[in-house]
Amino acid sequence: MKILVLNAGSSSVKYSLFEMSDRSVLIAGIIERIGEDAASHSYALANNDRTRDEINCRNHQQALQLLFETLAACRVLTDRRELAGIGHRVVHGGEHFREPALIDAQVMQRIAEVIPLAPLHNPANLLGIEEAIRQMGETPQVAVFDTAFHQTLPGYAYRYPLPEHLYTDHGVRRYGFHGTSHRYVAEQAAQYLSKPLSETNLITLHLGNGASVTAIQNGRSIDTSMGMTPLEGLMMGSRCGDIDPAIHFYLNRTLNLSNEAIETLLNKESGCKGICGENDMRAIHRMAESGDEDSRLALAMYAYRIKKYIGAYFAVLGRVDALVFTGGVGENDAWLREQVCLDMTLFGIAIDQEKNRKPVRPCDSINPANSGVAILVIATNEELEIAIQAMQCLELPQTLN
Ligand SMILES: Nc1ncnc2c1ncn2[C@@H]1O[C@H](COP(=O)(O)OP(=O)(O)O)[C@@H](O)[C@H]1O
Ligand SMILES: CC(=O)OP(=O)(O)O
Ligand SMILES: [Mg+2]
Repeated sequence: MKILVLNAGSSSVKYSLFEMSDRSVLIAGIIERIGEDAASHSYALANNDRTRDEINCRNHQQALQLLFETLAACRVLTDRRELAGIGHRVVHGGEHFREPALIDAQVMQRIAEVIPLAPLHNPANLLGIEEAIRQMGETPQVAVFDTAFHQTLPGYAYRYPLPEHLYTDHGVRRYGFHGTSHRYVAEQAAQYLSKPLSETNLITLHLGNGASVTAIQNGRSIDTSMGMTPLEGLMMGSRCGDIDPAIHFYLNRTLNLSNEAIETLLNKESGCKGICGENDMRAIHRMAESGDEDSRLALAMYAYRIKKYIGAYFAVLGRVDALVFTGGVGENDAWLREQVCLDMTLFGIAIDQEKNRKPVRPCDSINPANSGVAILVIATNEELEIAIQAMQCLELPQTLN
């Protein structure tokens, strides 16, 4: 049984086709820079054959056409009827969606309604859905929301100290994101620890281009660092994370920046990029090693801000079974993991340098045997989690071979 997973961004479409009987990836690819001159399509098949093509791709319609042509040409989907469903990543589900939803006109309407809460993400997700329906209307489609896992936050964690009507009339509250990833690594961590997820307390750190931390109590998200939008919380590649909201007025009044200019500045020109001109963590390390002081400052700030959240979430949870690192940075950056865990013996956190240098994929512990809190490095797999949730939503049997 095959499930296709789509993650449509404003200028890219990422996709993975799974054979769900053994959860293997038949093909995974990305079509990038849609609508620009130098669009590209790169994909890898199960045998690891990689292809990268420069392409002409004006819009999402052409991108999805190319995607289905590629599935047929690579013989991973010769008959479209083999496809049991399509799972879509949708970033914002507002308060309405606590679970994945079978897509129909009403679900699409609800995704559209929360566009004001996620103007940078939801319009692109919706475009992907609309196009997939146009091309594959006969295949059931499921929306899996980044926000859903965090719908268990208590009111005192999700409300902002703002006038009540902003919440009741306009939905201004904290929602949290990366829920699919936090949920997936929480399940993997509980399995690794041989504990039921419903009795497991975790702090999960998703550190990719976007980054967020979640406090998980008995398997449920009870607080998370991203807020109404994915801009709040940790310092990220190009997003500022937590800052004094009065900076916004200052930028407007003193520098005469428009709302749009400030939105771009805080989302695309801040974070690591704002501090040292670079948002890719590997490049930042290279610059720091060659003596660039701004890069060193960016790394120090990035680690420091993670550490502060870990302290806060220890206080919130009381007991923590494991600290989990995931995402491109969390999974690969041994230096960062070490910095974050430095001088935290008070919390029972200690790192085994040797294990930290090369954790075994997809899940490994990097703490010494005697430490109080497990420290785990877990490869996230948002696409697989979306495929599994799509299967559940479609009530398809989840039997593994
Ligand atoms: N070996 C590595 N060491 C440090 N950072 C890495 C390494 N490999 C990837 N990264 C970083 O991971 C980040 C991308 O994370 P990823 O989870 O792939 O992003 P996305 O949020 O787009 O899914 C980039 O900053 C990249 O530099
Ligand atoms: C919600 C979010 O921040 O997503 P990403 O990390 O993919 O940008
Ligand atoms: Mg990712």
